[in-house]
Amino acid sequence: MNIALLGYGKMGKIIEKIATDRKHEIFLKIDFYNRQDLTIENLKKADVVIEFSTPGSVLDNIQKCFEAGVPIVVGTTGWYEHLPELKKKCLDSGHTMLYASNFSVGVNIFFHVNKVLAKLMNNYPYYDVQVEEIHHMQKLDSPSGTAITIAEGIIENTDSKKEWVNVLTSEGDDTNDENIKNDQLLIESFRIDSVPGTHTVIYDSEVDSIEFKHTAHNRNGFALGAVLAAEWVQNKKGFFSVEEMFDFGK
Ligand SMILES: NC(=O)c1ccc[n+]([C@@H]2O[C@H](COP(=O)([O-])OP(=O)(O)OC[C@H]3O[C@@H](n4cnc5c(N)ncnc54)[C@H](O)[C@@H]3O)[C@@H](O)[C@H]2O)c1
Ligand SMILES: O=C(O)C1=N[C@H](C(=O)O)CCC1
Repeated sequence: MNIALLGYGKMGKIIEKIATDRKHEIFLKIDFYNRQDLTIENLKKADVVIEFSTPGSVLDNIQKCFEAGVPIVVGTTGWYEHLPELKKKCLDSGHTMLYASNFSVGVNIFFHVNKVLAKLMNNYPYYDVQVEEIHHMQKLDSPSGTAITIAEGIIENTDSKKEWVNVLTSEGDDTNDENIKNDQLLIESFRIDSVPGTHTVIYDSEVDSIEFKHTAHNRNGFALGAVLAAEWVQNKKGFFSVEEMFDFGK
């Protein structure tokens, strides 16, 4: 496939290596400094676009891909409040988009088991639940997209939690969770040097705690998943989440 990469930072560079190893060609690499090269004419040469840029640029980039009529795989996080309008635009005008807060196989297994666990724990209301996420210091958004997906999976399957709230805690701070209401699910975010991504769901009662944790050792799993998604979506029409690609429900 001819792939255009929008965003050529930590993720873009690993995606380039994995896509090239899988015999794809990266013919266009866009970052902040050459963003004027992101033209409709250039985009039309792509079989598929892979987008890992920034929360501030992702919406414009998606719009350009729609205008060029090229399928797009979106890994960028921090824009999900626009999901409903984007989905409508994509479906109404016959475009193709697949997005994921996290493309790694391990995290997608985690997402699935998280929902099953939440359903089970709903029978034991004396456990309170919270989500913790740790990422590197350069991360622009909080909470992580992955933590939002985890929280939504819990809220969908639990009677006691109605919405999530985020607290970003710096090293050494005590979390001030006094203002969190019982029906709110706390997502606590930590930023620590070089951490690629760690997510923990904690069920806590007076007598014990249950912790369910995913630790990424590096970014290779995210990048491979994004390339697999590009291969999967390139000849499809519609608006997809990565869940449809993995389909653990089958
Ligand atoms: N879905 C997943 O599996 C997954 C995994 C890792 C990271 N991410 C997300 O991917 C995004 C990128 O992560 P990263 O670690 O590579 O960040 P990064 O900061 O290393 O790279 C961001 C890149 O975007 C470029 N950029 C800035 N403005 C741009 C524009 N207008 N058009 C195109 N590129 C532009 C920057 O120059 C830089 O090269 C983040 O939102 C992150 O949360 C998602
Ligand atoms: O490094 C990042 O930034 C990551 N972003 C995604 C998120 O917000 O969940 C996936 C994990 C790494």
